[in-house]
Amino acid sequence: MTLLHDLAATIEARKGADPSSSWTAKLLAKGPEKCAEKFGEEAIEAIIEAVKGNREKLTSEGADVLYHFLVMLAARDVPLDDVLNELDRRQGLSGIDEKAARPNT
Ligand SMILES: N=c1c2ncn([C@@H]3O[C@H](COP(=O)(O)OP(=O)(O)OP(=O)(O)O)[C@@H](O)[C@H]3O)c2ncn1[C@@H]1O[C@H](COP(=O)(O)O)[C@@H](O)[C@H]1O
Repeated sequence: MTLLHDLAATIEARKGADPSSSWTAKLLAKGPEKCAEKFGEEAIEAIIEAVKGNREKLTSEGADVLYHFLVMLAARDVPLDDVLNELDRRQGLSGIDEKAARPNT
């Protein structure tokens, strides 16, 4: 379990909760389209800070992006592990054979 898994589980638990009880419950209650729109807004805010080179604000916006990404996944019932498994699969497809390159790891 990682911090992201813990956060994804917390977000999942907010589904169907009273929208007045938490920001996550309120956002999920607005539906997957609104969750996706919010993710897009947060991504743009992160892009702006990356272009400006503001590392501190990019760090903060980056956290917003990760949180809203998890909310967007939850809104469409896509498990975080499915995304991580896809990344894992792509590592196996990369040009360099990592095991051959680092046989003792
Ligand atoms: N990581 C986050 C997190 N990151 C960002 N946000 C919220 O996301 C919102 C986005 O900020 P904006 O300024 O864009 O939103 P806004 O202007 O208030 O709203 P809009 O007018 O744009 O609709 C803020 O209200 C933040 O508090 C988060 N809200 C919750 N979490 C985590 O989610 C979990 C569940 O939290 P609750 O939702 O409080 O149950 C907890 O572990 C929290 O730490």
